[in-house]
Amino acid sequence: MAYLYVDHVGKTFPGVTALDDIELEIEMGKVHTLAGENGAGKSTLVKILTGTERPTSGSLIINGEDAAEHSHLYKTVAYVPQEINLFTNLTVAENLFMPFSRSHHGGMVFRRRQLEREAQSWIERFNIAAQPSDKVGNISISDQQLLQIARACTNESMKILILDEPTSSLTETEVERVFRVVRDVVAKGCGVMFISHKFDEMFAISDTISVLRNGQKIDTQPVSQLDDKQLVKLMSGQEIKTDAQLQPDESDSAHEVLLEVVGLSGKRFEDVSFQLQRGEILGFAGLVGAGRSEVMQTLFGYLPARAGTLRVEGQEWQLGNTSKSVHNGLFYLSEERKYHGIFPGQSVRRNIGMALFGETAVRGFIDSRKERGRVSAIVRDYDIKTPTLNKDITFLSGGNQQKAIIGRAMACNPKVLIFDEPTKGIDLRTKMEIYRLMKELAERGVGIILVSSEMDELQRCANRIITMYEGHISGDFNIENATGADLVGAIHGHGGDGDAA
Ligand SMILES: Nc1ncnc2c1ncn2[C@@H]1O[C@H](COP(=O)(O)OP(=O)(O)OP(=O)(O)O)[C@@H](O)[C@H]1O
Repeated sequence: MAYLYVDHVGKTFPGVTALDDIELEIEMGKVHTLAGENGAGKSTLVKILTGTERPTSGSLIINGEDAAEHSHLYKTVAYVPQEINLFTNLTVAENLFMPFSRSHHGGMVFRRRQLEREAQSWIERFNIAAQPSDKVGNISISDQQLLQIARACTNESMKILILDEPTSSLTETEVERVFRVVRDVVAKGCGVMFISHKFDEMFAISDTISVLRNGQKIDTQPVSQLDDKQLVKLMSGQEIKTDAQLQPDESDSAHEVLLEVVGLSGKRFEDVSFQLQRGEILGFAGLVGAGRSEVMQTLFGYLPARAGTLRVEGQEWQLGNTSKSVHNGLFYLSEERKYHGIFPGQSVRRNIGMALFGETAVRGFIDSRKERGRVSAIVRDYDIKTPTLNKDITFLSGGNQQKAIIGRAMACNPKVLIFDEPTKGIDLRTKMEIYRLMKELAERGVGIILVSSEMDELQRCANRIITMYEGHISGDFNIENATGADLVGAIHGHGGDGDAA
């Protein structure tokens, strides 16, 4: 029997069967990928493997024993969540070995030198570009991502490492660094469970792929037996067309400037100027930390501007006021939906309905029937999987939360929509739906800014791509001239003026 055996596990929540009779093995020295659309049950299975949730039926067998009766076995399963979860004010060495009781560094006064010496060997093994004494807040996101994996691996009992979308905001070069680490972990004899929505990554790193759909295991296959098309079909139960270019077609209003940014400076960026035309999708490429999100959050009003101006439809725009932005039709859809997007603890209906107040309120009171009708339509149009409209939005899968946020913004008749990594953690079928929606909106005259770490996404959807490097604009490309090599060069700060605007 494999080291970890999922023995016919079922898990139900009120109104939902999240997992139905799942049988799965994770072998040592292999990478086993768990694939599935949003809401398929991946996170629930991971929670069972790490002991956060107990199965409703069946059992988890670790090293031949039932984990429910031998809870110390859970210590052999290390888990790296998708979100970076480090102490940014502490050093790299401190983050690696915290809590100190977990390693050999217990006691009132631990020896900093020894801690840093030991940290150095982990830093080298994982190829992290940092010193042991560096504050984690000052190192790059990709180094933080690697540090987080290294931290999990300092657990000496680890036999299985679970990586939940470890590359969701990394560029290709950075992903390769993570993969080198995964291969090293596997070579040392551990088993890895990998979760991702990105096909090229699944095929690059996996030995085996298991597919979940609607809580059921559809298949487990060696990666050599699968191709993209088959995998898509297993995941979604249907074929999905993915080869389309989805740039908006130029309309009569093309070249009409909708938004104009001049000399904008703020947190982590300097002197940014660009124009967004009506009906276009303007992509923003760059490494994580290049300043793209900060520019967008400053335009929206979350972050203060140090200098610069913004004009929308020729009118001076008051920076620093998010409610005015929303009121006047400028929306920012954050990549951090947990912090800026959803209202946790509130139902799906409230979360979407709050944007419809203008339509559904009569003399200041919400007309419940109207609200229910409009929200139901949005849930249907965006295929948001929720057992009822009254479900707390926190219990929806990540992808379904994202769809709810997008549906809400779309319902507000936006003029300018800023999407920051809109398909992070989103399955392929929904991704294609989002691309088509963006195209449709742009063709209706909305100006769209698309910040993305996925070159494929930018090249497929954007009419133009601006690149940023270390807080500055480093290139401006029309899509016809935006080759992959030029874009990659520009996001790394090498030339890349493209057909500079
Ligand atoms: N605590 C909970 N209470 C109620 N329902 C839940 C809970 N946790 C998960 N679910 C439901 O179980 C189903 C499976 O969700 P899960 O988060 O495991 O999917 P997933 O495959 O990880 O999706 P994603 O790729 O979007 O993260 C979903 O319908 C979700 O709404």
